Amino acid sequence: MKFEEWEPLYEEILAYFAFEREGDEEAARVLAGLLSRDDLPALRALIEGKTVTVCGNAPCLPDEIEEIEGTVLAADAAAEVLAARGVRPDAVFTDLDGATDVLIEMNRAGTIVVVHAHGDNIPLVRNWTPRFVGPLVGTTQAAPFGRIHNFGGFSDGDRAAFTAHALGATAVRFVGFDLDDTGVDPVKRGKLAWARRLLALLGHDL
Ligand SMILES: Nc1ncnc2c1ncn2[C@@H]1O[C@H](COP(=O)(O)OP(=O)(O)OP(=O)(O)O)[C@@H](O)[C@H]1O
Ligand SMILES: Nc1nc2c(c(=O)[nH]1)N=C(CO)CN2
Ligand SMILES: [Mg+2]
Repeated sequence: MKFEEWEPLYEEILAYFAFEREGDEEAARVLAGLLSRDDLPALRALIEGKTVTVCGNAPCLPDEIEEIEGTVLAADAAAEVLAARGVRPDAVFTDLDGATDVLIEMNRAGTIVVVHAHGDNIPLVRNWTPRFVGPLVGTTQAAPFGRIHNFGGFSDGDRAAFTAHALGATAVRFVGFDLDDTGVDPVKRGKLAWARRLLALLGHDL
């Protein structure tokens, strides 16, 4: 999704969660200052013309691993659930709130880490980004610039799906998504409701 199309949705999301755009913009500048490369071509090569499976971190994920096909995109902590079961994702979309040393090791082994900077994760961006030695891509939910991309989407799972569409996946599948999960806090419920609305715009009825 182009930023012009994303921006009105983004403004609505900011108002819904009472997040501030200035914080997101500052976070994007911090991330830009820490990135010495842009591995978007490698991410595109994994996705363009391929079937892609986006793995969310709902409790059902371990039971759905057999359904994974094609390129594996993990949403944040879903990466660890997969790794514990012998699946190293091709890319992990993360705002780093679920980051552990397992992510550093995956990245060293070749997993592309798509680091998302926003107004509430600046310390995490500062701490973790310099530790990744493997392929990295930087994203923002505000306006893109330089090495900082915005393909649309808000939370880690829906951003992965928007990226898959933007980079030319032929099919996008989902495992580990339960957007009606009642075992989450109210903010997370809001994020899952937004995920449903945003994914519907891509034609996915979750
Ligand atoms: N029931 C669910 N619980 C958690 N995540 C889910 C669920 N269903 C789908 N997902 C997807 O899995 C992704 C990764 O989950 P995780 O709990 O690591 O979330 P997150 O996006 O890092 O959340 P946040 O950063 O808001 O705390 C979510 O972004 C969401 O798109
Ligand atoms: N400002 C802000 N932006 C976000 C946040 C958040 O908590 N704060 N959480 C997200 C979910 O991955 C995505 N974007
Ligand atoms: Mg996260």
